[in-house]
Amino acid sequence: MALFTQLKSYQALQSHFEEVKNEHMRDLFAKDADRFTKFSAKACGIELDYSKNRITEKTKALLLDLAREAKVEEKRDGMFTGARINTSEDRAVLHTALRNKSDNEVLVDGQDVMPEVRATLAKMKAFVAEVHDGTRKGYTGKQFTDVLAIGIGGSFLGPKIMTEALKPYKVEGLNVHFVANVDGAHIHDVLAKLPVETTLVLMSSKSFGTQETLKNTLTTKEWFLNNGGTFEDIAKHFMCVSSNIKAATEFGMDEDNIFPMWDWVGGRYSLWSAIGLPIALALGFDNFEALIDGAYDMDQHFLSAPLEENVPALLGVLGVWYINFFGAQSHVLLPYDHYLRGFPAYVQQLDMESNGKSATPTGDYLDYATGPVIWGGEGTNGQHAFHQLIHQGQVLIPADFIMPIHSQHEMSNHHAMLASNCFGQTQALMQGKTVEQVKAEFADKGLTDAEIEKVAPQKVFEGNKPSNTILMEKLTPRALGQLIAMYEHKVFVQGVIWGINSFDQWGVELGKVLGNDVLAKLEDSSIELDGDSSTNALIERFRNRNA
Ligand SMILES: O=P(O)(O)OC[C@H]1O[C@H](O)[C@H](O)[C@@H](O)[C@@H]1O
Repeated sequence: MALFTQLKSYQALQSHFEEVKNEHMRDLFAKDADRFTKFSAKACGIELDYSKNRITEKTKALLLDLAREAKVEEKRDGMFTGARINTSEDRAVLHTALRNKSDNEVLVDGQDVMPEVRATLAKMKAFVAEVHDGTRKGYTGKQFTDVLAIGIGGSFLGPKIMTEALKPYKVEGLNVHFVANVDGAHIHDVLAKLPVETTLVLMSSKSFGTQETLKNTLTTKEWFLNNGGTFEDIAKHFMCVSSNIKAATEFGMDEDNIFPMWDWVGGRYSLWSAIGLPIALALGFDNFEALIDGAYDMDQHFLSAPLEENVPALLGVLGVWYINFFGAQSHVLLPYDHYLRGFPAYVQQLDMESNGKSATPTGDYLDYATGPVIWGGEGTNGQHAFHQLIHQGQVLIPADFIMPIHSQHEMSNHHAMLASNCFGQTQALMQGKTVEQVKAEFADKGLTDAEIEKVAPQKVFEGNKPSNTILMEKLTPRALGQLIAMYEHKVFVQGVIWGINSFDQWGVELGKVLGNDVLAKLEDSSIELDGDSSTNALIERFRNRNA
């Protein structure tokens, strides 16, 4: 497979870029009253306005040629049908099977995975009902009031952020708490407020080998045993989700209390599996199912919409346009919704762990950029902080504005004010403010020419800053499912274009190995410090912390 930069459509885009790179969106809008209609699309409940991008119709056509030449459609179909596209781990990539609502089978090595998926969902449903109605009780016979969900990375961010995003749908009487970091401060603070008798502990680890999760679970087990629980009671309080059943049972998990997952689900794509149990416990199984239904809606759109109207594909190629032609190194997510304030961190893992790669599966090093830095925060807060750099800084930062049309709580005109800020920001980024406009304003105020010359450049907004506006009717579980799957598929499209494997994460391994080596040295002063002088000195400093 040719590298992305060797594709014919890449060359065509490069010459086109030279032609259009200085076009200002202000002029593109002035020239074409239909620009919004031409550059907007709908995917199930999601509406995308991508007219405030530095593109013409020709740009769009060339970008989609690129997607076609990179075989986005064929590879998409391969992913949905169980092809082993995670080649470095020799695995299929089937998070889409977890939300398959059709009767179609999904085969991995000739075996239909759907019966297992459905059986696990049924087990989850029954479990959630038993916790909610009090059939399942703690060791003293009391109904559970709290769930402690322990996990990290993909076994944490999805459940935590989606539970937070759907707070208005929370069931009464059961509080779900999350702990990820191995920093004892977190587990300390959370355990301090939990009642032992009525706390259910749900440990989530696909590998059942993650240091932080194992340590936090062991600490919780000690807390349980030191505060009234006995070994016999553990089975009533400790559950886990893992694809490593052997390690889970060896650890002491009761086999009935293990919810399975599979090697064909990547951690950052796993919230649709039993990893999503904390969501189902917090919001009720129906709402968890609605989240899955939303993802299925987006899967169907991604599978069937022509690329010209295919929202994840459009978002994917637009990202490539800025990263590989304009040299953008980051992409900002700006949810204008308080409940979605954690969403940028979710997409951060999804995108950066998937596409932060520098070689192809066939062993070629890349000579072009891949995944950008994903960051962001809730609007309007960011407007009073980091938006300054997006408006007037020296780097190009494409933005996604995400905005539900209806609020969860209609309170006077709060929502109109929120929306006005969201739409106003996209407008300001696009049109900017010219030096002539600035000078005219100052002249009206009676400033001298010399004063104006000095101040004007500081007040100029170059504009021409790209943004997508992503709307939904309301932030329901179903709409959230659509939104998440939209980003999953965007990341997929980009990974295919760049010719990388978006489904492994070897880049996290080296730090883990060295971290274990350092831990041994921190805990045993007799081990010789054989590393670099900086790491040796840091270890020495820690070893002597009580001296
Ligand atoms: O679910 P686990 O096996 O405990 O893994 C938790 C996380 O840790 C790893 O280091 C990966 O970077 C993540 O992709 C993964 O989700």
